[in-house]
Amino acid sequence: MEDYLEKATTLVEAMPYIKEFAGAVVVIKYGGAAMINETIKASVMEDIALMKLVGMKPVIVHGGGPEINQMLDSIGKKSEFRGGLRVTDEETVNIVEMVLAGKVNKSIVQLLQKQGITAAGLCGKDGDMLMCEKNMPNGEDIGFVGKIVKVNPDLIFTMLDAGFTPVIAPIGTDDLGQSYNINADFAAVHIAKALKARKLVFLTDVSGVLHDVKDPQSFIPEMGAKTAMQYLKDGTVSGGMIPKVTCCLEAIQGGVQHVHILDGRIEHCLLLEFFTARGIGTLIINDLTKKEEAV
Ligand SMILES: Nc1ncnc2c1ncn2[C@@H]1O[C@H](COP(=O)(O)OP(=O)(O)O)[C@@H](O)[C@H]1O
Ligand SMILES: CC(=O)N[C@@H](CCC(=O)OP(=O)(O)O)C(=O)O
Repeated sequence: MEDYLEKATTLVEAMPYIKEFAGAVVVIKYGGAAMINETIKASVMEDIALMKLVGMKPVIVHGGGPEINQMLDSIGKKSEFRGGLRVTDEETVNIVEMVLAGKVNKSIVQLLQKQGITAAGLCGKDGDMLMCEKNMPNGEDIGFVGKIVKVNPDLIFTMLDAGFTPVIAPIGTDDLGQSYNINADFAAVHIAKALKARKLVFLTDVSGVLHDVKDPQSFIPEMGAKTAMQYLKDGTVSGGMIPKVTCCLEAIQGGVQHVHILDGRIEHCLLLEFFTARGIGTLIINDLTKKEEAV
């Protein structure tokens, strides 16, 4: 009997969140590091299907860094990163497009459709969605890495209106049709801002932001923008967490109300985050004054 009550309580607990997010666009960034096996992937897709069934409008932006590394390895090419971004020569950008817009994108679409929802795969080249110029961090040329200069969300809205769940690979283009490799965190935040998304969640392979990357116990449940900026400066966040935390800051300053980083390897992580009072992962909050935001 108690077991039944517990289940009913969980459903009741979900009610205010179902009401709050009915009709809301939510962007889920699904990182390659969280795509650890078919069971976990299926559990993420099940959650997305449920979110859609209760009236939310999920938009998936995915990565696939480990899949790209594997493909590059197989042709004897070493992966090189600067500040969390892959150095991308012409051969690499072709492989990245093939892996992300092809294999990874289509496998996510397939998994979603298995859950009975209609999904369609896109990349930032479709409908001129993600227009880029060469990203030159600190003036350094790291190849065909895209810096997003313009987002056209029309195609995404059209798909949402038609009942499709868009699944987007982070490949951009420019007026000449050149392909660009975009870090999926940046693609997700630009898309979330253009859609005026209510919530943006990053699914990754750690419980959230850690005070000490070597200590899983040092998890931070709630982090202000000031601390985030400090951690970027002092190196507390490094590697793939640099673009993620940078993107969280951009999202909260760009009007996205709820921004979270969470462990996508936990079964039903999205349901726990969206539909329970406690939630999981690190919530990033805007504690900046207007003056500090302008700097
Ligand atoms: N302070 C930190 N807290 C949590 N993770 C961190 C931190 N600094 C660096 N990282 C690293 O960032 C990684 C997540 O980024 P990444 O591997 O690019 O994931 P994704 O594929 O989800 O984008 C973690 O596995 C962790 O090793
Ligand atoms: C420029 C750049 O670094 N692009 C990324 C794109 C994939 C990605 O971001 O995948 P994750 O989300 O799994 O890390 C890359 O080439 O790995």
